Amino acid sequence: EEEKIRVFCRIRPVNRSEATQGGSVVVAKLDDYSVTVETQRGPREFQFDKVFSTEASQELMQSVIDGYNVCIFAYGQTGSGKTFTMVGDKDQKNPGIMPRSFNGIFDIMRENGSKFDFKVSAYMLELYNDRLQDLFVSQAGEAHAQTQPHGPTRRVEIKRNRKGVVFAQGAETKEASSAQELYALFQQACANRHISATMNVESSRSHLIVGIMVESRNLTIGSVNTGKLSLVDLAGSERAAKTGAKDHQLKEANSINKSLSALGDVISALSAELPHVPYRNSKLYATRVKAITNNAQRNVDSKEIAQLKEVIMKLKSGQAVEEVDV
Ligand SMILES: Nc1ncnc2c1ncn2[C@@H]1O[C@H](COP(=O)(O)OP(=O)(O)OP(=O)(O)O)[C@@H](O)[C@H]1O
Repeated sequence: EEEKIRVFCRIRPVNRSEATQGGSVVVAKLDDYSVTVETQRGPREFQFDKVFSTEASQELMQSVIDGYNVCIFAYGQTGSGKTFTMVGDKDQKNPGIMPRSFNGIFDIMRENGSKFDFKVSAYMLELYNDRLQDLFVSQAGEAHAQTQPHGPTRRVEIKRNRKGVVFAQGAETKEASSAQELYALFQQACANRHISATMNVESSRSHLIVGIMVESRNLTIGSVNTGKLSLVDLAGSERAAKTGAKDHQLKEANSINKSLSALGDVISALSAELPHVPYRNSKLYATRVKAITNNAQRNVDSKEIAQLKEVIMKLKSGQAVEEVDV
């Protein structure tokens, strides 16, 4: 049986500035499934579903794409190679998973063109400071719309339809009839992203979310199926203190870290197959903990209440909280 969640690790080569600063390599691939990292307390080993070494080419990453109803995202510290892996380099000499999957989708469609009628559409969003932004709408265009008294209110919200399929309400969906057209839409979306210079010059400070819907109609029996491929380039997970971030940059870093820790909670719940998956993250946690304290005050001792209060304070300030046994 296929695993629901698979985690791959890609090690990027040392870059020029790291080499000139005399940095040493602290991560090594042990075998196809494990890496070791030198830490101050000695080496630590980590296991993955597959490990790609520094020599792994962009083509190798193609093997990650193996279906339609999937979500692929890159997670890692700023500068670790998320955008390179997902998008590719600037001049697209080494295209990443996103442009490669655009080609892949249309290749599969061509192969099955005699049996199915296909329709491809996409939405492209960024999550910046806890706000979803439609990347098909330029920021200038949006600012203009907001000054109009009866202008469209472009609030993008994540909803789930009756069939349980997640969709972005309020986001524009555009159709594409070729991989080139889809890539042109993607370039347009990338041009509308927020970027701020921190440790990595071209660092992305927002999460990029590309949703590609493929509708296929069986030409013989007429049945219609929809598949969705979600491709996500997450913002860097570095700690705010390390990057020298100030003011709005600090706000960015805080909301990035908060959303990444909420994502971690979702992944843990999914992989442990827990009955409750905290998709609605921190807000839900906070309400639940409050409900417990109200109840608890009558039954438990003051030490436990103090422990719960500490948890609530941490949640309110957006810090990650480990499960407490109270
Ligand atoms: N496997 C690789 N081979 C060669 N160069 C790489 C590789 N991975 C990353 N790089 C280079 O390292 C630099 C940083 O990579 P990238 O911008 O992808 O990081 P990132 O994780 O997306 O950072 P941020 O979170 O700040 O956006 C880039 O110049 C990129 O071209």
